[in-house]
Amino acid sequence: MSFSAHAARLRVTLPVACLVTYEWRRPSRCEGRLYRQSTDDPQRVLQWHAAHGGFVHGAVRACQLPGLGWALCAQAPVSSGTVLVTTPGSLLWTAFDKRAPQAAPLAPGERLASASAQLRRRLVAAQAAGEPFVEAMHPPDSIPLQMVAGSVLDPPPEAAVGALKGTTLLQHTLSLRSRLLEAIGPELRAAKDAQAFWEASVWAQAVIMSRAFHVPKDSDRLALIPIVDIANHAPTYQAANAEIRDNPDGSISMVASRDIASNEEVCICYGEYSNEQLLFCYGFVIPNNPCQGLLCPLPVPDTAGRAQLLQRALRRLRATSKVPAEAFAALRSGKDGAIELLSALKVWNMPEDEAQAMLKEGMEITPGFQEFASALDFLEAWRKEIPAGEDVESYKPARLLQSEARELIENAIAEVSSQLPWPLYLRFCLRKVIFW
Ligand SMILES: C[S@@+](CC[C@H](N)C(=O)[O-])C[C@H]1O[C@@H](n2cnc3c(N)ncnc32)[C@H](O)[C@@H]1O
Repeated sequence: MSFSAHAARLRVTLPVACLVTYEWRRPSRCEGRLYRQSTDDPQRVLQWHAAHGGFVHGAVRACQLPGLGWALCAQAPVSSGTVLVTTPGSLLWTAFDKRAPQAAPLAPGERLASASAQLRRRLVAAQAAGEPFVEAMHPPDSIPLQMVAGSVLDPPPEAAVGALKGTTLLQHTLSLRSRLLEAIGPELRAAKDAQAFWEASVWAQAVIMSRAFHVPKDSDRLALIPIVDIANHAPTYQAANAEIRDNPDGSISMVASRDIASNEEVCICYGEYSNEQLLFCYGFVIPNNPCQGLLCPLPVPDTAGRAQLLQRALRRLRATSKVPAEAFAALRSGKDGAIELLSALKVWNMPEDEAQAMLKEGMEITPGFQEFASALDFLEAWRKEIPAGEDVESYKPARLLQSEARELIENAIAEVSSQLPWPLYLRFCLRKVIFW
């Protein structure tokens, strides 16, 4: 298949949805050491890439940046449109979803589940073969799946579970862990060393989440792209200075999307993701991330009509942003930050036949007092789940997410309360005092 022959401007996305955009600034200078002294030095993979027809522009170097791991940096000015890296088709690891054996998604929002399962199997098999590209794939330990992986025989480690408390990642990560266990069940039972196989599978899953690209965006092709995958993430497409293009000959290039100064880091945008999404897939968060928002820990409606109605409502609410509506309801910052939660609660409180009727007649969802009251209860319960900042000792990214959640919840409570008639609000406050 088939990249677009006209080498159109591409956007890459990883298998999660994206949210709103604001202003963002990033330190742009590469101040890190060049080449760290360790076994995963990308020199080997760079040499292997060059020996197999790969191209890296003379101004581009791999360097280590504090807190970012390996990065691509410009050592001299580069003008917009310059091809920075080209990786031949023969060096790409690709899987097409429609051609791979059917597999169920392991995580909410995972769009190319079958392609992902195929790449995972291939990675597990290749791990022992010592291929330079495979050896250079080091997902960070901070990816929540890796934190909760633990022993294949035991429940997830308590410390990891505690660290994620109060964020929706806890629920998603535990579900990802158990779905992965289920998906690899037959191979795991046949393996000589089940723990080693489990660890290899977790590593492979983390590699796919943190390094694989949908190219082109919205296609069914998932790709691991040597050298291009060293580029770090800029939170928005606008903030990035490079982008990925596929070429008619099957190779993939990374091209400067604006002029890049000497010593500037070369960044692409993996997708306009919130911190929750970034942490889940990549193991990092961006302080003051311009793409803000948190998924509400509400289960998806379990009947066809209500699920469809909720998706339609979210699509309408997000019609002005570029955000896909396949995610669950989210809490955002700013006015109307709780509107998706209110709509989701309305759908939740609705009998299936009413949902079906609303779908048929194309009616819009209008949250009422019932939803305002449920939203306050829901937000209160959520806030109580979040440990106070100091309680969480070691896992900084989750702490940042927890404080983001706390702030969004406070704002949402204030927003919802201000719309509730005062007798109802009073009732809510009294109940809170009584049950405290
Ligand atoms: C596709 S890899 C990029 C190369 C990676 N830095 C390395 O050392 O191999 C994605 C990983 O890079 C790191 N990363 C990318 N962008 C980042 C950012 N803006 N802030 C912090 N870490 C980032 C995260 O560990 C992420 O999982």
